[in-house]
Amino acid sequence: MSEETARKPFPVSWDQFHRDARALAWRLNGAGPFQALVAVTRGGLVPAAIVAREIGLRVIDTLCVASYDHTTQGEMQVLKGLSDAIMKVGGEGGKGLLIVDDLVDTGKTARVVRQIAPKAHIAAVYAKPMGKPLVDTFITEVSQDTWIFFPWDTGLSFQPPIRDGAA
Ligand SMILES: O=P(O)(O)OC[C@H]1O[C@H](OP(=O)(O)OP(=O)(O)O)[C@H](O)[C@@H]1O
Ligand code: HPA
Ligand SMILES: [Mg+2]
Repeated sequence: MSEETARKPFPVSWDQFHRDARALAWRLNGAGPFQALVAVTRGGLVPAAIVAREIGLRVIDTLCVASYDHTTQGEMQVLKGLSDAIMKVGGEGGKGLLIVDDLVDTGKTARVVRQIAPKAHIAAVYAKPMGKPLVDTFITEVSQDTWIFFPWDTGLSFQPPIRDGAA
């Protein structure tokens, strides 16, 4: 589902995102032990910082993948895998690694992450039904035809009054 075809826009403010990422951290606090955290770039960088702060992780790596060109899903590319150092900190298959993303949608990204680190714990703040089974922990589920607008992708703008035809 792309932004153009998604029927339900779901804008998330910084404040809301912080609260949801903190709720994720609460849930993950009892799910470890974790030796290191991995952020799935780029969307996972923001929740990763919040979760790392809350659960006291200081060893942090990135897994750099790209699939969406703005809103259209294309070929999945792994631009940077996990470093040797982080694989040594975690156990075999990424055991002990906590991998964080902002959301799981079709599950394509999480599937690639799972191939790279099959024993890692994968967490996302938001989940859509197709991707939900591919993550170990998430906080808020939204329908598949929802498009989540993250605060780093949006800004304040004028809204026409309802009377003048606002949606
Ligand atoms: O479950 P999926 O259908 O794979 O979609 C979820 C992924 O899509 C977005 O990343 P994107 O590839 O757009 O890159 P970005 O994080 O750099 O924005 C989002 O941050 C997830 O990583
Ligand atoms: O709902 C979404 N919002 C933002 N980025 C995304 N990438 C996949 N799905 C989404
Ligand atoms: Mg992403």
